[in-house]
Amino acid sequence: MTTTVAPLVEVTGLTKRYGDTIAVDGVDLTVRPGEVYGFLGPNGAGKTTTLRILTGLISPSSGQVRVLGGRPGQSDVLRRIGSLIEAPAFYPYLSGLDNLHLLAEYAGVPRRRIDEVLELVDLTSRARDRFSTYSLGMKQRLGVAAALLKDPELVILDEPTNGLDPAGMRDMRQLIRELGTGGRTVLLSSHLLGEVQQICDRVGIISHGRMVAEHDVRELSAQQDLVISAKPLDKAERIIADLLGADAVHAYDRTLRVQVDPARTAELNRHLVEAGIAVSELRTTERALEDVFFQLTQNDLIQEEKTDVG
Ligand SMILES: Nc1ncnc2c1ncn2[C@@H]1O[C@H](COP(=O)(O)OP(=O)(O)OP(=O)(O)O)[C@@H](O)[C@H]1O
Repeated sequence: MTTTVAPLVEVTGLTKRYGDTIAVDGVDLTVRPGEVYGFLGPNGAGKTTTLRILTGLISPSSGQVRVLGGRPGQSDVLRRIGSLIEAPAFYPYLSGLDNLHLLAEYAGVPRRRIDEVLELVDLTSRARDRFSTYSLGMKQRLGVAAALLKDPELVILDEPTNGLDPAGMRDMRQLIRELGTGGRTVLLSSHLLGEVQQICDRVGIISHGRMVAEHDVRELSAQQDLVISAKPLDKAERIIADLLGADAVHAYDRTLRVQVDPARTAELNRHLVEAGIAVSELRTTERALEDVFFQLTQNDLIQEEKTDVG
């Protein structure tokens, strides 16, 4: 059965300018119900700005934005969103529990929901301790608990693992995965490729304010690249580019990554050897998001430099 379900977030041509700085430059973004969507990009790429627009904290310079079928910042939309953008503000001398009580009262959320969210973020045993005694990971988890109080349909988390130690990161990732399994939709930003690959269903890659790719993470992992170590590498790259097209090959970490049907591996090898290239390694590898990311963002940089010169 095919059902068409309206996206929870629909962004088209979103642009945000700060004076001469273009923080977000024509971004298109679609988040579907029930998915964990990773908004991936290096620092300064425009992730926080986009998420702030989605939650109505700032307004866009131009573009169309629909969140949960309405405008960002609209009160009935806000009621259905839980977000953690920038460090959560809690009273340091109050316990985690009392901090949540205050927020719950303010939002008109029943008290029993507090126990549920504390359980969800695994803070029940420390709930009565002062917030100031919490580790960074616990503070961040309390932030997620606060975001979940209203039992939101859409959870928006800006760099939720930022600054956490490895154990804190692991706990947070597990928590996000759990959130994503219950039919809830999660939109998170991250600059960590592996993280997004581990916990997200789909990923949008942003660089210099522009969306450079959107991928289904599982499909991406199913693709394979051929990794070739050869000398001289630049000559090998030219030969492969002549054979398969320039887009099919790129140099990465002193190897060549080639997008080719694995059935053509032997043929490729023969071409290289006949051209006097010493091939020391030829293997297939899962096409890591990392390769795609670097390829795309590097191309983006190169294109920008060219534009600047022109
Ligand atoms: N209020 C502001 N005034 C001026 N420039 C801003 C403002 N907010 C963001 N910017 C600029 O917009 C660009 C994108 O910033 P943004 O914070 O959205 O990126 P990011 O991808 O979230 O990166 P980070 O993870 O480092 O926050 C940056 O060049 C930033 O300096």
